[in-house]
Amino acid sequence: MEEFSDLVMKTSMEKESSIVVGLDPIISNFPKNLQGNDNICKTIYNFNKLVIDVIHPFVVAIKPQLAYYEVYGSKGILALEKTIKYARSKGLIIINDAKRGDIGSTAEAYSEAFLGESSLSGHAVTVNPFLGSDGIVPFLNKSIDSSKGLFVLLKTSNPSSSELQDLTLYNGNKFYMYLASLLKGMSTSLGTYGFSNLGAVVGATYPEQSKILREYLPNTLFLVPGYGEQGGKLTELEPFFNKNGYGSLISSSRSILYSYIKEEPESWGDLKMSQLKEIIEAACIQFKEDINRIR
Ligand SMILES: O=C(O)c1cc(=O)[nH]c(=O)n1[C@@H]1O[C@H](COP(=O)(O)O)[C@@H](O)[C@H]1O
Repeated sequence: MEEFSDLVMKTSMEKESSIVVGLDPIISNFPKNLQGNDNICKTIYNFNKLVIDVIHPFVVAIKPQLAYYEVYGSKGILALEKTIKYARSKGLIIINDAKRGDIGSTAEAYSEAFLGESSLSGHAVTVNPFLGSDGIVPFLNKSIDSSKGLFVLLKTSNPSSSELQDLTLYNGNKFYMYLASLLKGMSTSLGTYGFSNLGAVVGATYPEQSKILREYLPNTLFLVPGYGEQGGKLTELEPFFNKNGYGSLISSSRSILYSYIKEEPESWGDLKMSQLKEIIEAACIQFKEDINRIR
């Protein structure tokens, strides 16, 4: 089986793209005719399917955030399973944004769920490193067995990420740099394109830190959320990429999914499917082209 990092690189080169669209379904943001009735699973799946149909030629991967599905219990999970299956049929890479992390044995179960053969499993998963290597190594081992990937939260995009991640240690280093050194030590063998299957999450809202981290972790793929709605700016994304223009996947969710709300502020609730598709497609193409201009 092809290594995750190679799959990302090959897809990125073939599609001339470094973007990911997050599938974060917020039903109150759907136009009226897509809000459906009581069938939550169908409502979410139909919206995701519409989005996948228009974005799949332009994106490297989709990134469903689990909370938006878990909030509806089993119906939401079913919608996610169906979405994953459909995305696979379109040849898309799936990064499950699950942000899991627990003691070793539980982390093993999580890694099985997201990197194994389960119906929720995609090509990669996001991992919360708060429990230390006990919470990361099981994912790493599973990624070695399955050739799949993981993205460990390193410097997250949210404003309060500095509370813990920027703490200054006894030697003057920031905590996120210490975590970066742990990840560097864990990094597995590299794929054909020089990247490891062990990636990291670095927020688009922290370009200065990204510059340091990009230099320190040249073989680590960065998943970069926080562009658009959270304030990450296009002009500040250059340091996330290496000199060849690779190494980062810039991710955006709301700015693409709900682009029609900004585009048609008065009438978005009444838009037809065809209009919706046109607006989402245009937003996705613009996103891809913008990123290509700076990488
Ligand atoms: O792991 C993530 O994807 C993630 C990490 C991070 O540091 N910040 C962050 O916003 N995310 C996720 O990325 C998505 C951002 O959504 P938008 O702000 O709408 O683009 C959400 O699903 C977040 O949960």
